[in-house]
Amino acid sequence: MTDKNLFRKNALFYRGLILTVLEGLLSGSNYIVIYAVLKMLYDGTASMQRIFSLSGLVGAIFVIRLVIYSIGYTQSQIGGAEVSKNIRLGLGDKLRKLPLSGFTEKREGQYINIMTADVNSYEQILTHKLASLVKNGILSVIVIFFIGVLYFPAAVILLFSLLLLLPEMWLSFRIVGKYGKEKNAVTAEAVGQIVEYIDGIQAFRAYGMGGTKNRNTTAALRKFSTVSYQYEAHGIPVNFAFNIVNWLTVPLIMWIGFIPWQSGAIHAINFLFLCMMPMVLAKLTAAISVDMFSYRNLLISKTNIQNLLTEKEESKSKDIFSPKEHGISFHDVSFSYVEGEPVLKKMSFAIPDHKLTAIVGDSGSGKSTILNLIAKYYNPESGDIDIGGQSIRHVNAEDVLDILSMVDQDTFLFHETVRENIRHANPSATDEEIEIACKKANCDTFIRKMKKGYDSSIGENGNLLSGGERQRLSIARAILKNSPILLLDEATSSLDIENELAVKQAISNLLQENKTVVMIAHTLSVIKNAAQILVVADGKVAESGTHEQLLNLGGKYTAMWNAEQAITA
Ligand SMILES: Nc1ncnc2c1ncn2[C@@H]1O[C@H](COP(=O)(O)OP(=O)(O)OP(=O)(O)O)[C@@H](O)[C@H]1O
Repeated sequence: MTDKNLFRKNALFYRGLILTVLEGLLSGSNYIVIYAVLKMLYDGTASMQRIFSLSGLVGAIFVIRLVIYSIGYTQSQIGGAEVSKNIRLGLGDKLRKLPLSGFTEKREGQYINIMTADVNSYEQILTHKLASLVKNGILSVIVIFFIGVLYFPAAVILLFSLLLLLPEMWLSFRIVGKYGKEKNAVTAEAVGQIVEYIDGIQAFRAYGMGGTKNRNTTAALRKFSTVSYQYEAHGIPVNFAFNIVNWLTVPLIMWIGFIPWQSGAIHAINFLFLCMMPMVLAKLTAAISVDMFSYRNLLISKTNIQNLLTEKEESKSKDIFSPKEHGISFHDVSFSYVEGEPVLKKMSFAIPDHKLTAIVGDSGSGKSTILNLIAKYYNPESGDIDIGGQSIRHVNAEDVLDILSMVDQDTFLFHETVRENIRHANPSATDEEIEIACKKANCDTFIRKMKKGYDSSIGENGNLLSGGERQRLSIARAILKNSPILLLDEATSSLDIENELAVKQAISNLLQENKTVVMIAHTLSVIKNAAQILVVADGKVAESGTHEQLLNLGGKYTAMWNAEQAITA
């Protein structure tokens, strides 16, 4: 579906719109009935029979209106919901294609705001605002026409007051344009803060930073309420001034209608209606003015959606990527997340095919960044990365991800069953293959202890599981995917001893799968037998070699090893 098609309104929407407008127009018939009754009374032509017919007509119109309204409302709701569903699916697809480097905390708030609040606002336009605007607009024209039939000069004055909507609209659109955009940006920021607050609720509580003590969230919400107030406060005077001018037409029409009535040029009932109908028109135009104000605001949401849909996607390449062997090399690779703060500085090394290469180094030295670049989550600023002798710079990120599995510190799990979560690694895997993978990953035992075994739900992001259990499920996924390259972050330090042993056992099973493995090691004893160990420091590979070779060097690795030995002794 193209971006334009995402906004395409369906037949249900149009039917709903037409029926809602029709119902609104029928509501105007009440005034015609009142007019007829008053005229009858005044002329002395009223009879039980005529009153009976008129009341029957009112009842019949009411029933017809009720039916039309129910059908129209339901149809426009279903039609609107269908359009929102398409937009959300389209946005979801778009997010999948955006470069990961764009997913900063601030942008996440924006994306969530667009996918939820902005799409809801757009749905509001479809299901409520458009119908209300069209209905009130047509009713206003009919009222003016009716007044024109009663006394033409009054209609000219009212038409003029209706045209005042144009400058009023222009002014209020400017206000919405200025403050609405700001309000939207602040809303996105507040949403980002709220997401962070909910994600980090455990930590916030542990440090007594929950509720109003959380300064960032409180500040974002305060900013939101200030800008909301400013936005409304700027709109009120314009609306106020318009309404005053608009309502002034009521006494004005009374005055100018009185003269022809006095001279006998118009009927008394016509004069009565000349006094009454401008009030109806004033109410209608006030409603149009408020609706237009919020319609314009809701259109900002549409613009936000369109802007996201036109964001630059990760470039697609036609280059075929299917390397025969899976050694990995970095050639003078430089990279920074934040401009001017390089993490990798002209880093070069080679990872042999079918062997285990371990990466060690201080916290923050750039170990995970190396894995992120191999997985093409990010592109290097300069230098080149080869897999099997082919540069990955111009190939599609999905093609690179196809030949590797990543087991990192942040295991993401879906709110599904254990089986479904693991099957994502290989959608055609049989139940038996899933269970074999889980046995190798040391998770079969705990899965079977769960109430429904492999069919147990694991909660949102696996929150019904412990950290070690989540890591083992992620290892099971990697085993099931059976890709030639494995990127592994051995992060067992935060686990209890039982889980740590289980994860280490799962990792050692994984290492026997005869793949090209790049493993970040936080404990050196785990990687003593690695074919190569890279010691990362200051954005470069400071030392490299086997465990023995590095110990013989007597450098940084030796110091790290000695420190670890001292702790475990
Ligand atoms: N998404 C990001 N945006 C900005 N800076 C980042 C981002 N990810 C990492 N960094 C910074 O880049 C540097 C290297 O981070 P990296 O995660 O690669 O280190 P590491 O060696 O894996 O650390 P650890 O062993 O603690 O996991 C750090 O200074 C970190 O703060």
